[in-house]
Amino acid sequence: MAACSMFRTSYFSLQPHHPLTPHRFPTTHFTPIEATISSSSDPTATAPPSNKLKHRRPADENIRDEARRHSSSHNFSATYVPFNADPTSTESYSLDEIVYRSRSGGLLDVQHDMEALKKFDGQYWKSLFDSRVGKTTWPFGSGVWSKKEWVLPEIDSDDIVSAFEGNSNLFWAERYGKQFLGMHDLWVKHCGISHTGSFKDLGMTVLVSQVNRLRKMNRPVVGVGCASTGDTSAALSAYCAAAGIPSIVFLPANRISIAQLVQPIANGAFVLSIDTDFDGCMQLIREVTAELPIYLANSLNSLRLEGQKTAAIEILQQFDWEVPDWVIVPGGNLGNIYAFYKGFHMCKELGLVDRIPRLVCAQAANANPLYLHFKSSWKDFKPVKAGTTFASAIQIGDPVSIDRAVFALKNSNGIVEEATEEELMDAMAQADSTGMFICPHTGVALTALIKLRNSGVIKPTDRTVVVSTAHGLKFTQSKIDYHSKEIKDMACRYANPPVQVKADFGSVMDVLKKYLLSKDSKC
Ligand SMILES: Cc1ncc(COP(=O)(O)O)c(C=O)c1O
Ligand SMILES: N[C@@H](CCOP(=O)(O)O)C(=O)O
Repeated sequence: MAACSMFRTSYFSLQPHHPLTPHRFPTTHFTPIEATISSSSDPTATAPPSNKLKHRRPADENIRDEARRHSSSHNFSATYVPFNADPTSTESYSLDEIVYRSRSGGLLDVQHDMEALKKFDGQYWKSLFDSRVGKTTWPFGSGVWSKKEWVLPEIDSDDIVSAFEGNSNLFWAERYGKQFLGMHDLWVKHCGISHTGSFKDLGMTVLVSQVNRLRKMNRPVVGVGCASTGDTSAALSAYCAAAGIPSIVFLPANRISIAQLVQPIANGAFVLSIDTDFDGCMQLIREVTAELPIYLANSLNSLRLEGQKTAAIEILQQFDWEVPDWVIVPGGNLGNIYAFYKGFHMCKELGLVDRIPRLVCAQAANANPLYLHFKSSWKDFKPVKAGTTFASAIQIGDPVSIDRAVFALKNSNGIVEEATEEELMDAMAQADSTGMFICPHTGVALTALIKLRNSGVIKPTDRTVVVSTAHGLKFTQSKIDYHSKEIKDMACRYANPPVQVKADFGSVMDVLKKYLLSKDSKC
């Protein structure tokens, strides 16, 4: 019972009419949990503090029922508006409408009622978000839904489809930073250590939750579909399967890893392997979703970015709301770089921090339309035909979010870098040799860091975060090829192939001695 007051914290402390309105919060260390307990009219509030935090819901209740029992109203809301709209524009759509493009055919953005959010000061939001970390409270235990008021404020917690995603590890790359870059404040945000092994879970929980709501409202959504280079499809199929919603995925044949291909198959999606590249699949899914009652799940749909932006908020939170100098994100369809910008920008606008980091978007040289655009000083953008790359999830030549990415980079004093195949594979191998197990896309981001350190743009003392977007286990074939030196025209300088040895003591001793001597000479 006592813990109910803790559970209620997040709701009660958000009520503008509550006696503890944020304007009256002390600016020093406030936590909503403490405030709610001490101000609660709940008689159990007089119990000793140790008991207050103990929580056991009735045996016949699950965490969703419990959330339902504690739900209450608030004044937060959000709508779709044309992306980067003229301030005089009045065009807007309810999030319950099925709309992906503005009237003029441009991108959309989810716009929050910032005035309502601003009624609460930065300290309030920090304390609220901090109070929710690491819990199993539905839905706030999720790193995405712990920021629900800034993500999808109006959705009923009952409609949310979540795998308690987010809250991913921010890894201090101590040895890699020191050994390869002379840096002591280098961090890797492991967004790929996640339910389906990539950052896509962050956006997909939001999109599938909204679809769940639409279907309960009897809106015409028979299934959800996407084009994918392997990670969006994995996330879509998992979240849809969890909610019992049909999913349809368009995959470019022979261009994604086996691990990624098997994910939607296992999750029961309808999988189309199409003889084209990702851009071809994207074109097809756009045409199909315009004709059939299939909801579009790619990041063209701005709902996805609302979830993805929470990774930026989480980084600030993990640094105790101190702002890093640089954040480096690998870019393909280019929704994520904007999502990061949006997360950081919201934190600044709502007073949680006083600046935002400089953003770097990193592309594979074989699929580099944004890099070329940046190098031309943002003159006319030209899509490219994306070539094969080990960073297969960013093999994209005609990114749908190009305008969002340019906006994010211009407004964060950002930079675009590129990585050749050899550079990205060497960077991945070096990072792995220091205890990571990253994907090739993270190799692209690390290459950007290496280049910017070598040119002196990033200083040795700059606090830098590299966003790791997928789990290395999805891309083991690329690592096998590298370590067996089987890649044409690549030296594979950091290959570490296994040693074949006869099954006898003498042979094993011989190779071991040789190995230990080589290590000893390096001491
Ligand atoms: C592993 C991985 N990294 C990076 C990206 C790039 O993200 P975005 O398409 O949002 O630029 C993607 C997907 O495109 C991805 O799957
Ligand atoms: N890498 C992505 C490509 C599609 O990006 P999206 O963010 O627009 O869905 C994938 O894994 O499919």
